[in-house]
Amino acid sequence: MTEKEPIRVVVAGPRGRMGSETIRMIAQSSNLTLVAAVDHGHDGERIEDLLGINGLSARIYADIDACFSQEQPDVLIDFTHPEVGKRNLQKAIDYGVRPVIGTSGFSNEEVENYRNQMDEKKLGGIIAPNFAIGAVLVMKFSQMAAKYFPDAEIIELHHDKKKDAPSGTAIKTAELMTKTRQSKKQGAPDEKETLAGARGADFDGMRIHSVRLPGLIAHQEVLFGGKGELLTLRHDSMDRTSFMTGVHYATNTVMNLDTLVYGLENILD
Ligand SMILES: NC(=O)C1=CN([C@@H]2O[C@H](COP(=O)(O)OP(=O)(O)OC[C@H]3O[C@@H](n4cnc5c(N)ncnc54)[C@H](O)[C@@H]3O)[C@@H](O)[C@H]2O)C=CC1
Ligand SMILES: O=C(O)C1=N[C@H](C(=O)O)C[C@H](O)C1
Repeated sequence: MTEKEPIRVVVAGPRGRMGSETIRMIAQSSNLTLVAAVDHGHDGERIEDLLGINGLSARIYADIDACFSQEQPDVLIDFTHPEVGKRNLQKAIDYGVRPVIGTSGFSNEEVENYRNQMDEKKLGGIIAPNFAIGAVLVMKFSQMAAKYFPDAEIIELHHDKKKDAPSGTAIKTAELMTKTRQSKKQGAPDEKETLAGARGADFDGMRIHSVRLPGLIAHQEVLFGGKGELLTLRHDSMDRTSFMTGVHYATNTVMNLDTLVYGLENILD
């Protein structure tokens, strides 16, 4: 029996909180091999020198075109910044590299555009607002609950280095809830904010609140209110290893896909 070749992976954003955790995960995996990383500096340096992880001789590229044409990876894993993630995803499509995108900030229209291009090439990939299994379950349970509890508010809580608000997870949760929730403007019809922003962001009449504090990692609560009852769904990522099972699973799964999937829930059994 022949051994399966390892999946050749490039990581974009290697110095970041998620990119460095992903590299540690790949270093411990038996079926993934890190062939390079893409950063906006440090061109030509070795990943082990940059991150202090022994045994990773793969190099860093500042130019993603050079990286893809020289290294010919199977998969790009991207944890960068919204605008960079979009550019990198487009490059991956152009070079036929399967994208695994964790970076937040993709609209439905953008996902559709990338999916059309990938369908033409029969290229598999995923954009997942959250790779933690528990967070995905909260999204699914919220979709179920919103049918019975149209009055809901989402509170997402993150570390104070996070650039975007609300989180990609909160937006995806709200999008899934609109599939079952009757559209409705919540709160008193004549409510007034005496301090701008007090009621949070408006998503189809439902409110999303973003908390940013040192000490937090990634957390979300979805509150559902009904007559005389309150349902609370909550997930806490206490550590960034919480995302790695999902990232590893997605990296394996995109090898057998021929389209772009939006959300980890769509590839879980
Ligand atoms: N889908 C998921 O499960 C998760 C998604 N995220 C998302 O991932 C993204 C990154 O999050 P963090 O790692 O916390 O951010 P971070 O700020 O720690 O890391 C981002 C990295 O991207 C690098 N970068 C910037 N421009 C670049 C370029 N042109 N090429 C390559 N690298 C570039 C930066 O130097 C930085 O090291 C965010 O959008 C965040 O919302 C974060 C956690 C989980
Ligand atoms: O920036 C983060 O940290 C996270 N970003 C993602 C998001 O915007 O939802 C996923 C997770 O919440 C952590």
